[in-house]
Amino acid sequence: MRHVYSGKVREIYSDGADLLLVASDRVSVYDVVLPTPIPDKGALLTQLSVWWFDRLTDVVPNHLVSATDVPDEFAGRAVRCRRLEMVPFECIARGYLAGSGLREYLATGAISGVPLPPGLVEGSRLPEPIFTPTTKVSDGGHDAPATFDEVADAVGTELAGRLRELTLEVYRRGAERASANGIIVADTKLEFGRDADGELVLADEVLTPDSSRFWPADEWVPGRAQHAFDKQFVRDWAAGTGWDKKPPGPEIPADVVAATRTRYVEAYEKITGSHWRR
Ligand SMILES: CCOC(=O)Cn1cc(-c2ncnc(N)c2C#N)cn1
Repeated sequence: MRHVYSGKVREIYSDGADLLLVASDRVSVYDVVLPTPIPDKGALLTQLSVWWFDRLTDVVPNHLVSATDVPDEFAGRAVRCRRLEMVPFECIARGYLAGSGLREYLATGAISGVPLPPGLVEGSRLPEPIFTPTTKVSDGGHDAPATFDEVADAVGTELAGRLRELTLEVYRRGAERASANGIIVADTKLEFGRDADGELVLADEVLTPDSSRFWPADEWVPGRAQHAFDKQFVRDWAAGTGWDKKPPGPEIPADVVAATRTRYVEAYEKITGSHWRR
């Protein structure tokens, strides 16, 4: 097994013909990974993603080989997946205005080249979900918006159209199931690859609070920053410490760790409808 990639809170290992996608218990706020782990976060998000993958196979095949055939040290928080030729774009669907999409809208009236009506505010629900891809920048900075035409120039119009169609369909399915259980999925980021036959395959993680914005539906108020379903306790505590939001971040107190773990358990149980096993 060989380590091949580190994300903020996840790792990729090469294991023979396959890859191992390993989720840590680390949490990142304001783009800074905090030093205190959230127990079971990696397992909860991995199992939520596996739950989504299994229910989306009628929409798109996925890269999972196994959710159990992983090294003991990673048990429950890793998946074995097949190696793909990754599409070099983050495939983002947005149903609400937030983050970089909000900033781009306020500056240009559009997001990734998709025009939006005037007068929308932070947290506004969009008239319909939109496909707003970005390119992965290598310097670890923020990804840059990509228009549909840029995607089409890179991968061909047909494949670009499929990426948009699949991204929006996965988002719709996720947003529908989540909102029926009190969670707004404001946006989500998907990654696709192509297998040896050139087929599009859904990769990475799917509809987790790390790859998406999860908001508690009963606290949604357009016109201000929304509360993050999972990370709000950490954000609020961090704001109260006077931390300058630069690395290294401060240790998270035990009560905030416990409350945050509970939020990940709640997200898992609300969406899957089943009790967390531990
Ligand atoms: C740390 C998580 O990885 C990423 O963020 C992006 N990434 C995905 C791959 C990948 N590469 C080949 N095949 C795959 N199945 C995958 C997947 N997933 C590489 N980087």
